[in-house]
Amino acid sequence: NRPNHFPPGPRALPVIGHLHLLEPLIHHSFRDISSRYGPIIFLRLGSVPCVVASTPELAKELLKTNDLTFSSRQMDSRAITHLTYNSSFAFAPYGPFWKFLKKLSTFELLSSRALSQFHPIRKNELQHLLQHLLNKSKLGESVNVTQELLNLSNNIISRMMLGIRCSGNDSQADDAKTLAREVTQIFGEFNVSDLVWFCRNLDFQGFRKKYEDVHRRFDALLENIITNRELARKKSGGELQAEDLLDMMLDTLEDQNSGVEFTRDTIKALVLYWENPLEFQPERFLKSNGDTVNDTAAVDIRGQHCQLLPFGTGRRSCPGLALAMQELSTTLPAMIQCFEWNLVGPHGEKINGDGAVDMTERPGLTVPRAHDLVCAPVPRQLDIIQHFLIGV
Ligand code: HEM
Repeated sequence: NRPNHFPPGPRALPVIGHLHLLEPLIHHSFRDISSRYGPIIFLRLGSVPCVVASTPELAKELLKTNDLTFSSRQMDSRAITHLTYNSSFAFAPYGPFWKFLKKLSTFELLSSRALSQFHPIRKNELQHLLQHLLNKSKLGESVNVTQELLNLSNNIISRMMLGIRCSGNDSQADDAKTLAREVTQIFGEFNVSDLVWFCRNLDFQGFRKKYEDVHRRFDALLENIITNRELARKKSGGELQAEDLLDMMLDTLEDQNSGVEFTRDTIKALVLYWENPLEFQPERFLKSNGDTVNDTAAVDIRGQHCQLLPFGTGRRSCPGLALAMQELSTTLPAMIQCFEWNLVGPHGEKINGDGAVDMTERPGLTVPRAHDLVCAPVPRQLDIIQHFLIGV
């Protein structure tokens, strides 16, 4: 059932193809199949053909040398289309609409100018987090670090985008937080109807009902935020300076010379092949010149050498890299400089010793950890914390 020039792979079953070989942790299944059939394999996910490449050389071949050929995401998910107003940046096919959004995000929304403009928001949210950790430590309470970091990034992104916080005391913050979690969960879920053609109109997992409900609530929240902002802009008689990304996008909506269809829905939508891969060997990520590791080089997170690809590489690589790295390089050092972190077990008990952090994964778009990281923070030196709280 495979033309001769296709890469090797296991025998496919009629209709479902190789779906029966895939476990919920899909990257583990790809690794296991690749270890039997080689670094490039061909699979059929229901009726969707799929090639899995697992060496830096092959990744380079596909994502750099031939990146134009592979620059569209072959995703045909009804949930994603519905939830993203069929105008998603991340899932858009390569073409004029994607190019327009790429330009807008690179030169406007996530440009270095925009990132400096939003520096006060990031500083304020970090101070908020440190103050919260200090309060918890004074009470001798533990902190769900996974949840706190999620709140931090959700707050920063929603303040940059829409001028609202995702965690706080008002109901809008609550709605936004719940919806953000539900939307990303649906993105990571596996819908049989998308992959098996004769199930296309069936909804035996209740999936369609779920994503339509999430979409309805998401739309109502966004409509409310956009309408309020439009009213505020009207009231100010054009005096309101662009303060967040929503203002920038409303400016784009008003200026219809962009050459692509930019609608209200577009605004809403914007809202390795390693040896022993399971061993912790950070040196494998050192930037290399050809095959030789350069001692002074930093870890290559931009994926130039296709060895470590946290942000992808090529045309479709992540436009949020600069923002993510700015956040990471301030938040992590601040948390480590200000506090010692004692691991807390599932029953609230303090855990001593090394290597006790549970790194088990659960399925999801971002390879999330199965169990949240819970720790008890202990302040190192109060004057260091005060320094951060006053002037990060
Ligand atoms: C540590 C944080 C982050 C990681 C690890 C990450 C990772 C990724 C990865 C792996 C991709 C797919 C790349 C590919 O297909 O080659 C991606 C795409 C994308 N990311 Fe990120 N990302 C992060 C933060 C962000 C942030 C902060 C934003 C925006 C505020 C963002 C916006 C996007 C968008 C819009 C795409 C789709 C780009 C396209 O399809 O052309 N990401 N990201």
